[in-house]
Amino acid sequence: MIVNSLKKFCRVVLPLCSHKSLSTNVLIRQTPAMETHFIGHSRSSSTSLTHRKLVRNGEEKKSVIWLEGNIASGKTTCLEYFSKTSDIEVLTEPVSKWRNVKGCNPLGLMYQDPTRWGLTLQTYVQLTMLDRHVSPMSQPIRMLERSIYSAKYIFVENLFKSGKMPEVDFAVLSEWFEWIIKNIAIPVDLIVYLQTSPQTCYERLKQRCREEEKVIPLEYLESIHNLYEDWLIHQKSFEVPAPVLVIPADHDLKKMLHKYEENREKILKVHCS
Ligand SMILES: Nc1ncnc2c1ncn2[C@@H]1O[C@H](COP(=O)(O)OP(=O)(O)O)[C@@H](O)[C@H]1O
Ligand SMILES: Nc1ccn([C@H]2C[C@H](O)[C@@H](COP(=O)(O)O)O2)c(=O)n1
Repeated sequence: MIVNSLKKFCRVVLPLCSHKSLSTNVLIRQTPAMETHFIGHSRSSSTSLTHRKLVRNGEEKKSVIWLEGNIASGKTTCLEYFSKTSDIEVLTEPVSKWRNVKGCNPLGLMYQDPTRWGLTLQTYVQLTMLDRHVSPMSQPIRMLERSIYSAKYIFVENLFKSGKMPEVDFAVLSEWFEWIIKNIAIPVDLIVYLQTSPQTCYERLKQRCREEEKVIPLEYLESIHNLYEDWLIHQKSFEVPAPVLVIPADHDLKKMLHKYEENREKILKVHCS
C-alpha cells in the first residue's frame, strides 16, 4: 500500500521534472595541496536518474547544489553566507525536526543508543531529506545542506559498518533508499565538499555545544570523514551523482569567508553551464 502511494506520488512529482544526463567521464585535475579543486563526475551508477536539471513546464532552468561535509565542518555557516545572494535559496538540514518529532528526540535517542534508535532516526532523516529534495524551488539556484545520498552513504553506512545497526535495519533502509533513487528524481548539478580534518570538526563541535552531540568522540568524526573521503575524493565507494568542488575548510572564519567569495563564481557557474 505504501509503495502504491509512493508510485502515485511519483506520477505527480516526476512530470514536473525532466532529466538531463551529463556525458562527462571521470576527470581529476591535480592542483597544489589545499587548493580548491574540481573532481569530475563519474557515471558509474546503474541508475539513469542521476544528474539532472529541474525544469518545470518551460520555466527557466534551475540548478541544485548540495553542500556536503563532516559534522560541524561549517556547512551552516557557509550557507548563511550564500543566503545573502539574490537568486539563491538556501535549505539547511531539518535538524530541528530530528530533535523534535511530536515531542520525541530521535537524534538524541540515536546518540544514546544507536543500535536501538539508528533506524528510527535514519528513516526520519530519509523522509525529511526527500521532502527537501522534491520541494518546489523559489529561486533559480538552490543550495541544500547534505542530501539523501550522504544520509545513506555516510551515516547509515557508518552505523552499519561500526556494528551499531542490525543487519535487518540496514537491509530495510537500503531497500527504501534504492527504491527512492530509482523512482523519484533527486536533482543535483554540483556537490560542494567542505573538506576538514576530523580534529577541526571536533573543536568546532565542542564550541557549538549541541546537547545531543556531547557524547560524540573524535573517532566518530574520523569514521564519518573517511566515508566522505572515499565517496567524494577517491570516488571508490558509491555513486557520485554530480561533479565535486572541494573546498579545504580548516581555516578560521575570516579566511573561510574569503574562500567562499573566491569560489562564488565556480559555484554559481553551474547555473550557466
Ligand atoms: N571557519 C570556522 N572557524 C571557526 N569556527 C567555525 C568556522 N565555521 C564555523 N564555525 C563554528 O563551528 C561550529 C559548527 O559550524 P556549523 O556551520 O554549524 O557546522 P555544520 O553546519 O557543518 O555542522 C559553529 O559554532 C560555527 O560558529
Ligand atoms: N543522516 C544523518 C545526518 C545527520 N546526522 C546528525 C549528525 C549531527 O549530529 C546532526 C546534524 O549534522 P550537522 O549539520 O551538524 O553536520 O545530525 C545523522 O546522524 N544522520
